[in-house]
Amino acid sequence: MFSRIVRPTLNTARKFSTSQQNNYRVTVCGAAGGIGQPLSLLLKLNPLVTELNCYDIAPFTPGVACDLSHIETASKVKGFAGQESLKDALSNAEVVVIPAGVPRKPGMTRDDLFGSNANVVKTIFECATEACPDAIFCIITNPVNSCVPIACEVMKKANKLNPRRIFGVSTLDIVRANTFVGEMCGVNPKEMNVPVIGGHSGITIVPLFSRATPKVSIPKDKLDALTKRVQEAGTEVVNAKAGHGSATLSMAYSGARFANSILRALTGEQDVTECAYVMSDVTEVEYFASPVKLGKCGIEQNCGVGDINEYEENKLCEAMEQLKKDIKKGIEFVQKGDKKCK
Ligand SMILES: NC(=O)c1ccc[n+]([C@@H]2O[C@H](COP(=O)([O-])OP(=O)(O)OC[C@H]3O[C@@H](n4cnc5c(N)ncnc54)[C@H](O)[C@@H]3O)[C@@H](O)[C@H]2O)c1
Ligand SMILES: O=C(O)C[C@H](O)C(=O)O
Repeated sequence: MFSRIVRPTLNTARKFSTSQQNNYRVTVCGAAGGIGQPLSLLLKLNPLVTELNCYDIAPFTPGVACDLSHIETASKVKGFAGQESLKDALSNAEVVVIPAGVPRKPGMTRDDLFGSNANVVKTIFECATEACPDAIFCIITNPVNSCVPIACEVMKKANKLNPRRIFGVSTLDIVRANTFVGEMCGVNPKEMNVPVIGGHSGITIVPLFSRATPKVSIPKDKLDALTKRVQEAGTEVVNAKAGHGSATLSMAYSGARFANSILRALTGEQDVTECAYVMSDVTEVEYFASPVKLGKCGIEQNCGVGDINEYEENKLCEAMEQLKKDIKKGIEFVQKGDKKCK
């Protein structure tokens, strides 16, 4: 029979325990959505997750949790519907994954979602300052470039900011770069690793094919189209779904991959590195996606931009102005308390 292992509180466990922890409480906010459901499924299958809280404003969320709870893995699943249950859903969570909010329709930019989603993220983090300030947060909600600054500002306001624990999930950009270059060069995408830096929207997405492993040789005349395809891949899906949302399944895969890396690092596994959009001092902008080494406390080391070629340097320059605008918008949204910010 599955017996629940009683553990000391999070901080005590991290500071004093020498034994390896491998059972974690994870909350998904937006669990009833297009990403939330398959992501929750993948987390239910993850042996490092022993408690899975599924939260959403959708009233049928307990049904999603009930459905998942019949899967023959040992983790316990609970459903929470409605904002009044947010605090309970977050309480004592060690990892919180957030795909809550509205997706794009054809013709929209990710920034067009700011008016709807900024407040969703703000509300979740205001509650988290009380319910689980020490959790590791993985933000999927768009616009990621502005939502991570919003989250950090809310935490800062409450004196609870730990920037090593707040991540914007840009993993889908890496997954896409791996897939597209693998297909082009005849390498199994699963073997590919292409770092992607900058941010998560259009020109702010900067894939570094020069640093791909294994090394690949991309014909000069194909590099620009390949880079643009990665930058516009989200729009490719939005258009293909023709008004029925944006990427959900590839994002659920990417979110589960990122959460798994966070969990593996929490167990003490060494050398876990993922690209993520985080509070950063490696460039002139305050938030930036780059490879980060993960550890028991979240970010152990920001690996920075590293060596890039002239083409990538130019792409990075193009990204910076847009990033600055997106970041400023997120910070000001919290600092000025402007709920109707456009
Ligand atoms: N980071 C990325 O790479 C990436 C990739 C794909 C999608 N996204 C973003 O993820 C978000 C979700 O996309 P989706 O396709 O799952 O959308 P969806 O509409 O299918 O699901 C969103 C879910 O969020 C819930 N929700 C809305 N407001 C909420 C709130 N205040 N609190 C809790 N839950 C709330 C909805 O009820 C819904 O179930 C969008 O903003 C989308 O742009 C990000
Ligand atoms: O493109 C979108 O709106 C969703 C997501 O950011 C993506 O990259 O697929």
